[in-house]
Amino acid sequence: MTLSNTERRIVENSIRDIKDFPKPGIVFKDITTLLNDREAFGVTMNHLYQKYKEYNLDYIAGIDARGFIFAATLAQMLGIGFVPIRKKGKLPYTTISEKYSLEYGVDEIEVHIDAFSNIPNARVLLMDDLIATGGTANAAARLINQAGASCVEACFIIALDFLDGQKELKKSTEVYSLVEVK
Ligand SMILES: O=P(O)(O)OC[C@H]1O[C@H](OP(=O)(O)OP(=O)(O)O)[C@H](O)[C@@H]1O
Ligand SMILES: Nc1ncnc2[nH]cnc12
Repeated sequence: MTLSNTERRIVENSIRDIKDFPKPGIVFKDITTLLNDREAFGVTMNHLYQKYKEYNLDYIAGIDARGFIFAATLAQMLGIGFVPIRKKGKLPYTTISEKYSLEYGVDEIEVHIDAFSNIPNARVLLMDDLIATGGTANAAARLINQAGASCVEACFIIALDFLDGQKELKKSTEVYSLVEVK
């Protein structure tokens, strides 16, 4: 399932490029201008709902921080649970963690050890706003599997295809991205 040309134009035109943020040489994809545009946010979420309603998902896991917005919204639309995958030190209960590299730094993410335990062998959709090098998403998929669940697909609003993140992640899980930046 893909976006129609009109829907694609609405979504693509709503994403703002900010040059040299947070470092010189980075073109930052700003999704705040998608979120505050009711038509673009609506097209995005309705498309994802239509795509994932037949997947028999048990949870959506969203990545800190921008991934939370799309993941929690879609989980509510699908009537399933949302699980936050957070930057190190933010989750209060026992966690498992993974280190990873970013386009502009190094970081570590965590999930609660019992986050998926209400449903045995839970089917989980991983969500984030963007995949760049794929470091974050790969670490998040490993965390989901270590927590006893199954990462059935990873979904992004934007894939930076001039980096190899999406290509690498496809070796270990299904991947779907709405907008691919060449
Ligand atoms: O594919 P990668 O190279 O791993 O990069 C992608 C990640 O980078 C951004 O998050 P960031 O760490 O900037 O955090 P934020 O959402 O809190 O701004 C983005 O939201 C992804 O999570
Ligand atoms: N270019 C970019 N824009 C927005 N978020 C990012 N995360 C990693 N690279 C990014």
